[in-house]
Amino acid sequence: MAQCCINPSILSADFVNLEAELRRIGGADAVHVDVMDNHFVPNLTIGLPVVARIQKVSPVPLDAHLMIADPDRWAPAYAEAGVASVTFHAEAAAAPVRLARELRARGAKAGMALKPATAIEPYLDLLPEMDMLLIMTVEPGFGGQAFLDVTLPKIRRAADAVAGSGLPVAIQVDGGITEETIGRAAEAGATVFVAGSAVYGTEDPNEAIARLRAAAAR
Ligand SMILES: O=C(CO)[C@@H](O)[C@H](O)COP(=O)(O)O
Ligand SMILES: [Fe+2]
Repeated sequence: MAQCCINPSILSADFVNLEAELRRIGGADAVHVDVMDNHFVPNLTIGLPVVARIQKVSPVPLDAHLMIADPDRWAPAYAEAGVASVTFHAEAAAAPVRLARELRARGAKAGMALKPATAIEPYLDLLPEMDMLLIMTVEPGFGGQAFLDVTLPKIRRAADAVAGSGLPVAIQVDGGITEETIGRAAEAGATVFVAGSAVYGTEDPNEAIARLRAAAAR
């Protein structure tokens, strides 16, 4: 399987020292930034002004995961701020194709996320419009939850559809990714792995990234 990316989530980092926390993950492919609005999910994190500042100081590209209502209105501004990859939720978007096109037109990669109970099939025709599918492997809203094995068949179906299409669409998984679970997600076809507590919950985040990379390749 093609190996790609380990994207640590700063949801598990020290929010008072974000710049220093970013320097601790130089071995990452991108930094995953969880934006929560307390409407789409029952939690509140950071919004555009903070993400735009992180974008200016981060040594690695930003991978924004927008767990927000009305992404059609808010997501394009993240692309304008220079975020490399902007992911909105299919459940929240009124016009996912138009939104993906707006993100791409602003120079960002367009990602679409699905909660665990959202089927992939209604969205497969949209693959040419997307750069990434994010299959949530926990219910969105909080870090530190256990990986849901019931999402594995959906990862597999998404990966099969991408392979069949011949399109360069990444399959990201997010939630409960650890050294123990990452192999199952990789085997199912995931190519981009978000890990919050498994990276920032350790003494040496760069070493944790290297261990996750090795476990995904096993
Ligand atoms: O989007 C989310 C949670 O909604 C994630 O990005 C979490 O931040 C991942 O944290 P861990 O499950 O890896 O601790
Ligand atoms: Fe996330």
